[in-house]
Amino acid sequence: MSDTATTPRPSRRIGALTQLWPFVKPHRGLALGWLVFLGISSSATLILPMAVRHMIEQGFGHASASAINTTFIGLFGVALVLAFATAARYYCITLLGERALASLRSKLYAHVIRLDVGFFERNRVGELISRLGTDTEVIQALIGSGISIALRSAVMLLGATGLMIWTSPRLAGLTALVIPAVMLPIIVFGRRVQRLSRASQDRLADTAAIANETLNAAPAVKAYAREDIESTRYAAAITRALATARKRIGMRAALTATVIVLFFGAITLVLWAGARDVLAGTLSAGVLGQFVLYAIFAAGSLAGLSEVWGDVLRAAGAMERISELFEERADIISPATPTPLAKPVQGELRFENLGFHYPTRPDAPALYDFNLVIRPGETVALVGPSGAGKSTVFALLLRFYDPQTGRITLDGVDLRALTLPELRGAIALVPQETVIFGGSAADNIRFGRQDADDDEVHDAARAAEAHEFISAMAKAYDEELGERGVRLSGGQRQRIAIARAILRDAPLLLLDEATSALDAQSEAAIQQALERLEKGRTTLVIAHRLATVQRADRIVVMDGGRIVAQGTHQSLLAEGGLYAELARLQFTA
Ligand SMILES: Nc1ncnc2c1ncn2[C@@H]1O[C@H](COP(=O)(O)OP(=O)(O)OP(=O)(O)O)[C@@H](O)[C@H]1O
Repeated sequence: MSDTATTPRPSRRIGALTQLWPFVKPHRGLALGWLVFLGISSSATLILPMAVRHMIEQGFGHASASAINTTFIGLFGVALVLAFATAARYYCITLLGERALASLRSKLYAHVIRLDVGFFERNRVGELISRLGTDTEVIQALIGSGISIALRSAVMLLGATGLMIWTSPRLAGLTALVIPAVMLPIIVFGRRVQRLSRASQDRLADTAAIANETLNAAPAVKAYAREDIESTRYAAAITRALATARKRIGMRAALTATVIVLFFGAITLVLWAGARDVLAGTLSAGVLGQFVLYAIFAAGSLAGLSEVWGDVLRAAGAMERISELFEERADIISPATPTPLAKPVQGELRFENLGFHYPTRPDAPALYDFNLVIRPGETVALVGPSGAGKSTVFALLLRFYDPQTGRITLDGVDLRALTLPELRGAIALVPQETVIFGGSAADNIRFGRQDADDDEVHDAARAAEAHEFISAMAKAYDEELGERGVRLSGGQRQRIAIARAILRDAPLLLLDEATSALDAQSEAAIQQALERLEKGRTTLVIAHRLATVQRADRIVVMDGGRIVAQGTHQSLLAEGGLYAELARLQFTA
């Protein structure tokens, strides 16, 4: 895994951020509230130095007690307004960020999960998860605080600069002369720190990738006794990350010292010039105090702006990657004007002159010249050596891919003329690898048909020989099976898959090595269940074990993407071709 999977790159194209607008737009009210409270809190902050000037002037002068009271009550009033407006501003913008991101994440997920199977083969899942997580977090940070800091700093910078000029044009002029001398080194230094912190994030991402890879494969690491080697590899990556971090920390410390020296140097210079004016009687102490406070505000805002600039660039990079995902289009979609299937579905399948290669392997045809007619209710077994194209037939039936030539029809309708939910709703699949989702045993069986009630779930489990082991678990059907179902044996997972298919009760049944993980005894029991299930449905069975295909009405022998023979077990044996060879190897093995 490369670091691009975890670290959003900064982008030069700030324009990418405009694509956030559709997600922010529904929450215009919050944005407006934020702007109003930003205006109020900035004004209240900018009034404070004036209050300080009053205090200095009246405190040092001969003001009456009541005037002092009014000033302090006023000051506290301003503080109250500032407190309320700041809290309200924070509330509006943070909530806006959360809401916008919640809809961005949901929309992105809904978009990605609808993309073709081919898309998931081209893209690493780790990277997709990162886009859903890290990239959206970066954008959330920008909306929830970055934009807020940037705009607040910009408003404060403008306000403080204007008020500095208004307070004392002479000192403002002097400050303008000093600013470049202060800012230039800070910007140059800052850039270096930023580069180093990016490098250090990348190194950290490397360590995360190593940990992810090896912890996910913990049993393999143990089986090959590679704990020490893997620990060393991880420690080496950590050391590299640490070295980069040390450089960054050193640079950052130096930057801090530089900022303080330059900043206080500049303030001292301006104060010194101001103090001379106070001595000369051309400036009052109060005005000087007011001016210095504005100068501090202005400097703070400038620092704030430069700090969030990096965040803005990073968020633009993240948004660019997210937009790329949104631009991905699924090629396999329901047609605009679909043809409905006549009900009830008969289940007649026709493969006509089918030619297909996987998009990633254009020169290697996975199926060619493939012609097959399957009658309604017929059970057909596909056999052949590994790589013959058996699973590919299933993938095309499920429309994970479309063939480049020829067509497949169900009850006379081209699969491409059906809506995807109608086509896939007519199919129950028991795949080679059963996926168990986080959820209870009942939820996992209900994956076959969402609206099934408890009795139907239990019946399906009984028919799939899964009831016994589920009942033996502490919470039976409510037992959490956990991610990837690591607590279930291969055979148990397969029985859950069969229960799903039973529950689905679809007219087409696709069994891909459905009983490969079962022991002989369970297999015998499940074969009966499957036989019952196959009655009245068109069934395609992929099986390597010839014992499981003997009950098929017809056996289709495939090799190198083509059909090389078909018939019954007996007739194929008599022919003496590939099937007879496969049978000989199996029965003597
Ligand atoms: N997703 C894919 N992308 C590219 N090529 C693929 C893909 N899936 C399968 N293939 C290739 O297509 C050919 C047919 O594979 P398929 O999985 O259909 O064979 P199979 O007969 O089901 O084999 P097995 O019995 O081992 O499952 C093989 O050469 C395989 O390498």
